[in-house]
Amino acid sequence: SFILYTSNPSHTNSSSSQFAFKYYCLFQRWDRQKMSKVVVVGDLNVGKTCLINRFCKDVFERDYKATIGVDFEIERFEISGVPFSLQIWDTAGQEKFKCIASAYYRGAHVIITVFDMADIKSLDHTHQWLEEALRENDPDSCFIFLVGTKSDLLSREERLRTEKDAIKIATEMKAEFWAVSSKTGENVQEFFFRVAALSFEKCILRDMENGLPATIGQGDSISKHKCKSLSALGH
Ligand SMILES: Nc1nc2c(ncn2[C@@H]2O[C@H](COP(=O)(O)OP(=O)(O)OP(=O)(O)O)[C@@H](O)[C@H]2O)c(=O)[nH]1
Repeated sequence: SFILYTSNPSHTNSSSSQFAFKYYCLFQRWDRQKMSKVVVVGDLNVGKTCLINRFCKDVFERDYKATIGVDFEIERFEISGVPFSLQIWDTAGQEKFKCIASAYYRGAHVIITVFDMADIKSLDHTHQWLEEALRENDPDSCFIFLVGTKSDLLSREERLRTEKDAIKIATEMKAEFWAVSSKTGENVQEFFFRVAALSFEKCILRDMENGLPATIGQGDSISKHKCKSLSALGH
């Protein structure tokens, strides 16, 4: 953290004060940036890393490489003309890394609970993952998503059956359910745009409650940094 020694740093002259002032400005700018923290949890091998990599880097890795502890990506958006970022935390599903990963749950605005649609046991475990993530957060202030990955591996009948089970669990969790495939890319961008749109809206409301100016540009467009635009904020 950064400590300021003067309430109005622009009124001082020494080099250390100039240094402090520079950081004060940087800190102010950083502080004003709208950003939400997203935590992704779920069993090992369900496809958390692939989901994040498909969205952030548009790649798909066929070989499994376990996440050790945690990893994170920052994805930048422009929503109604306002810069907005998601800080996406990818946590390890392996039991031996759980205590490292859980140290990063705190302060989440969004919890994404992931299961493998081709492995129904991983759906049963989602309640436990969510409970652990919520223990570190205020349940009333988090958006919760249940995401089924690997939809490309299921037949039409299997998919319908699994989606029915997942919707039941999502209702119990007060979560929104999405079925995605990081392999084909199905629903991945749509899902993260939805996460970004809801988080952004919450951010604006938070700013207004704190008396901060909350002007936004015109329209309801949302776009990923250097990406083509998708219309409709709450699609
Ligand atoms: N067919 C298919 N395979 C997938 C998909 N997503 C992930 N996989 C595969 O599933 C395996 C596990 O993916 P990861 O993303 O590494 O899993 P993880 O949940 O991050 O695993 P941990 O880091 O151990 O928690 C890899 O071999 C991926 O290629 C998908 O949408 N379709």
